[in-house]
Amino acid sequence: MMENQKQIVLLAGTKETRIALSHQLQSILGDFFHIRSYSSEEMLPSLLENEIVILSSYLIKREVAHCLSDSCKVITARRTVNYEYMDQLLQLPEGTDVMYVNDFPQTVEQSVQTLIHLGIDHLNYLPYYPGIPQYQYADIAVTPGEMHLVPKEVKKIINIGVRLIDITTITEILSELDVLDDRATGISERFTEKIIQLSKKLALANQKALQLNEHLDKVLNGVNDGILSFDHTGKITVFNEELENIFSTASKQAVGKNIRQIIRDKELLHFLIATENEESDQFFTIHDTNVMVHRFTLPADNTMIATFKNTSTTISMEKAARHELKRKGYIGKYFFSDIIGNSEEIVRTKNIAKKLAATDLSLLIQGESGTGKELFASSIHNESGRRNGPFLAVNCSALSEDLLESELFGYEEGAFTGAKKGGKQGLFEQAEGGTIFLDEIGDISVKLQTRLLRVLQEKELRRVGGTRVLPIDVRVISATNKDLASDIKQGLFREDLYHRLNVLYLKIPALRERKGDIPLLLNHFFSMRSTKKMKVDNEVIGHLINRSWSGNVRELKNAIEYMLAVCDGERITVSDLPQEVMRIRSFKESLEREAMQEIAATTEELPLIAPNEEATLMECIYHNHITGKASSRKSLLKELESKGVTLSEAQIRLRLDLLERKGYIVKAKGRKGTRLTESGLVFVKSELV
Ligand SMILES: Nc1ncnc2c1ncn2[C@@H]1O[C@H](COP(=O)(O)OP(=O)(O)OP(=O)(O)O)[C@@H](O)[C@H]1O
Repeated sequence: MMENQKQIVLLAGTKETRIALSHQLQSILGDFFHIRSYSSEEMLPSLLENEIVILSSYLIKREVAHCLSDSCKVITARRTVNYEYMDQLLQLPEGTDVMYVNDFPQTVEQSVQTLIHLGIDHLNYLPYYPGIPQYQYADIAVTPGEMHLVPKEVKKIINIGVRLIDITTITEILSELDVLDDRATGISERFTEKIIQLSKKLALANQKALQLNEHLDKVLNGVNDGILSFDHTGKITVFNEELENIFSTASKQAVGKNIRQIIRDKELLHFLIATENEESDQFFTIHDTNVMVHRFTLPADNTMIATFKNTSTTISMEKAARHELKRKGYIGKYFFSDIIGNSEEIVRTKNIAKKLAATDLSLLIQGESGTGKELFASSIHNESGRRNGPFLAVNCSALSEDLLESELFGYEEGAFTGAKKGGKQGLFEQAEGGTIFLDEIGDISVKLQTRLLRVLQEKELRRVGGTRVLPIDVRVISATNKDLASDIKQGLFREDLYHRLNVLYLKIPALRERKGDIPLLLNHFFSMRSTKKMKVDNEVIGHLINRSWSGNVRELKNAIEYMLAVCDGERITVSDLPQEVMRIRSFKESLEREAMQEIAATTEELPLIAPNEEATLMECIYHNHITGKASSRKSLLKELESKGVTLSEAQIRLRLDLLERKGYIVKAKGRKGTRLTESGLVFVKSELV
């Protein structure tokens, strides 16, 4: 200590205040003055004379009066909050409730005023001091070092430290000591240093917030959808670039305005400001742009958010996505409109399939080979909610067990010799969000059945040789031409897997059960091959209709391809028929034993109708058709009898049912009676006339 160094005495109420203030004085004035400090809580000095005494607050005046003689110069400190801790308050969101805790009502009042003056006015200060008659509780308490006064229930305490002596008091001390001029600059610089530090912190935080805002802006403007948000008063807070395009309104004009000033469409406005909290979607046309608007609320801050999806852009994006899937071959090529046929059987099957498409459940399709199982699977996918996802078809009988396993479930690097570096995604992973079609499911090994069952049960899979569990979201449509129920009995197929696959069931009729569709299919396959109208001899159609088609539509398609290849390019005659079709030469010849056997072997699901009965019945109906008479069961009974065929009315009804299922006739009630269809006419013309 220098000789003659001037002295300052600090008197405080508590030890904590004494330490904080003497520390402050020391750091600002310590180089020039000697500072002694006392607190009434610890021990006060004996009578002070000729000293410059600083009181920490006017509240302690009485307590310390006995230590002060008249010769002392007493300065009561004005105190201000400690800037060093202010950033903790600045981090709290706007409008947060905080309890301000201090020892006396006056100090609470003063400090809150100071904070508000300092610009820390974004908080809702609720006063608290010991003995306050009534107070409002908040989870957060702010206190200048008076931690022990904070009510126990408070969850978080922000200690902003003991309030410090303000600059005006420091100036007063300096002038009292008569050193204002020479040292004031340096001293006030030290004082303001802390404030500068805080401003720096704030500037930095501000800069970060700005960066974050810019980043958010980029994100909001980078998306293809319009994004709008507004608060509970209707004030718009976000209006991104895409919305500028949709509404032809600049974001600058919209943000801060009330939504009612910007959105003129009453229906849209009504939809956006609807009070119910539920999310909802609605379609609107805004300035010729079709948009799907999705709205939801953020209950925490009572904000409404709406996204505007431009449907034409979305459709073209979906097209692009489909194009990409198509490039990979992961697309369902067929739609219900590609399934040709108007027989009762096929129409009913299509109607059921459309209903099944609306669900997301596993489906087992059963049908003979070539009946169009893949056609149905693809159409169901394309009509389902997964239509924009991939459609992958796998023929389970085409691959060896190991290959099928790694194709379906993928493998990790090093799973087996020859495994690709980095492993490989399986078809299940690639079908994510879409549908996988497992054809010939009855042919998979028991080991793969077990694996598949696990995937279906847990909706997650593990690649071959892997430990990672990957969640999957894939609809499984499987198909079989086998009788899986009998495979289960023989222990060849797991019953539990069968039930998983067979949640929904669809049976595709064989072609011979809907022969009426043959002429339509014929035209369809012709038009697929050439634009030229082909003439087809009736006799050819008769042959095609008479065949039992054990290979179903695929076999018919192949036969048609064959005929197109061998015909003269304009007309198809009997000589163009493939040999196997010619095996049944004509309907009458089909009574020959070999042909009879074939029909019997392939039509077991349809009750048999003796060919002579069928022919005679058709003849009678045809006769009535050309003479304009109605074919009632009674009239047919008589006509058949006259031709030597004796059948009861019930037997006739059964046979008419069968002819209808084949697509040859349509039964109608009343006077019209039974009528011939086009296929029926073709049948009659080629076989009977
Ligand atoms: N109703 C139909 N309309 C048009 N084409 C059809 C119809 N049914 C089947 N096809 C065609 O027949 C062929 C065989 O169909 P698909 O492959 O779907 O049969 P599948 O029952 O899955 O056969 P498999 O049991 O051999 O797997 C395909 O070329 C398909 O386009």
